[in-house]
Amino acid sequence: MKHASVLAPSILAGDHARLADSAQIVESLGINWIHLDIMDGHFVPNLSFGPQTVAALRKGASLFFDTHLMLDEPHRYIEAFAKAGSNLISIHIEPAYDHAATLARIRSLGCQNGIVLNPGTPAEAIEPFLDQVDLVLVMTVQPGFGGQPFRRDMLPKIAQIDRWRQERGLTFRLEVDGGVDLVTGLECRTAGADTFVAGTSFFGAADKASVARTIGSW
Ligand SMILES: O=C(CO)[C@H](O)[C@H](O)COP(=O)(O)O
Ligand SMILES: [Fe+2]
Repeated sequence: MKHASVLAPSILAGDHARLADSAQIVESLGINWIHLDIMDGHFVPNLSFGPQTVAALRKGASLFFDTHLMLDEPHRYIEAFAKAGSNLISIHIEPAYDHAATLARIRSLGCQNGIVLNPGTPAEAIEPFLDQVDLVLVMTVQPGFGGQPFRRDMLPKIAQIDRWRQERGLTFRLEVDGGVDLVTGLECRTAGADTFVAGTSFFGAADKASVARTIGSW
């Protein structure tokens, strides 16, 4: 099966003094998802925002909250982000913790779960979890900052994960994040991705509706 393409604008590239307005821009264009980047200053060399901000955004938005945890100890914060109103919580494979138990806990709290891998992490690292996830997120930049160039060398990894998905009859979404725009995103779509995080290319676009329409038509 092939999922319809979904755009998830990353609020990291929005106005951090007016995050609710940035979410409202997304919602007013009829886009359903928004991507929330959570950074701890340890797993990645940057800080963003936490569950209190997510809960505040939840009050004014009915968007699907796609929460990307870039944390050394994500298992400690699952309840907080679920309670704050996340719909999907993605955790990285790289740090050492009980990945299977944490993925199961995300679902037990009523959220969808996702597993994320950095550019330097081979696809094989997440292979054992493919039948336990709602989404696989392939990072197409080293996480920590928006506005970096797309890593074209990630395309074979996307294709490999899509192949496993088809061979095994699995239905998880395959998301890409980092440097995604109308050109690089389409390359990802061709490789098998169906869910497109766009920070800089979305919030920097003069015609955001057109970006949303184009990605929605893939
Ligand atoms: O996870 C992320 C960074 O770690 C962001 O989601 C990503 O960088 C989006 O920003 P851009 O589209 O500007 O690359
Ligand atoms: Fe992200």
